[in-house]
Amino acid sequence: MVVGVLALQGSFNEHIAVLKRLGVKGVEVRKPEQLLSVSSLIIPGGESTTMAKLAELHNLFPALREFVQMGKPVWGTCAGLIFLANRATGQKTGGQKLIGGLDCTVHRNFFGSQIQSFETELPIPQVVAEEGGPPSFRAVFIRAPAILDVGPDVEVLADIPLSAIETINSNPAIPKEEDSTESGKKVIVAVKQGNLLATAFHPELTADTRWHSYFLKMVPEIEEGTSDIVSTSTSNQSFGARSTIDFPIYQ
Ligand SMILES: NC(=O)CC[C@H](N)C(=O)O
Repeated sequence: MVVGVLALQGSFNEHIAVLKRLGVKGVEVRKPEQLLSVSSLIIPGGESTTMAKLAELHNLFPALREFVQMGKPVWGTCAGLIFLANRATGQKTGGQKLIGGLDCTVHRNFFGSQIQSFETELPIPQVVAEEGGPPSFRAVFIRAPAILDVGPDVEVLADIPLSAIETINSNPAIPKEEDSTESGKKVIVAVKQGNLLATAFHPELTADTRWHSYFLKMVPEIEEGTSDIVSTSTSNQSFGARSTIDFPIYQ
């Protein structure tokens, strides 16, 4: 099984390093024809407007849209989530092209700018049901988007109560709640819709491989048992601890 990682810009090396740790080959994708030789695709975080411009330059949009519509598993992380959304707000002047396919509205920089990046523990019951391990996941949000609304076929896998994010008050883009604790308002940060998975945070920057393992199980070869994925049994996982992969890990 070979997983494509869109390698125009952003954290594609980090995803390839995690796949390697799971015993799966990840290959950099920059041209439309490369999509013909991969079973699934990860669209990494980065700068979504730049990524869109580079994707246009490489004439990647028609092939990416066809890949999604063929039902191939695609996982968008952060900027990749924005790429997959049908609707996006908070874009730069002039907007940006989207692949689409994911029935949701995403706010491009919901949590604010780089200085409002943060980490938080996210309860991830559906992923834990598949992958085991601790009930929460240490999620890294970097100039992160968020999902404001979803269609009926979209399953919410993680959300954050607005009251939990102190930075929320410093970001004018976020609707002010009289008392967000009372309102119980939440914002969605991870979803699944058929062959599409999207997270507003960066699992590739942590030592916890459960999101990658969860995504790989969406790939048909895994279901047919013909994969070479390394067992990620929870006993040998180093959740949150410094890992042996090549890249710095947020603690
Ligand atoms: N870490 C990220 O991928 C940030 C994405 C950023 N919100 C953008 O649209 O460019």
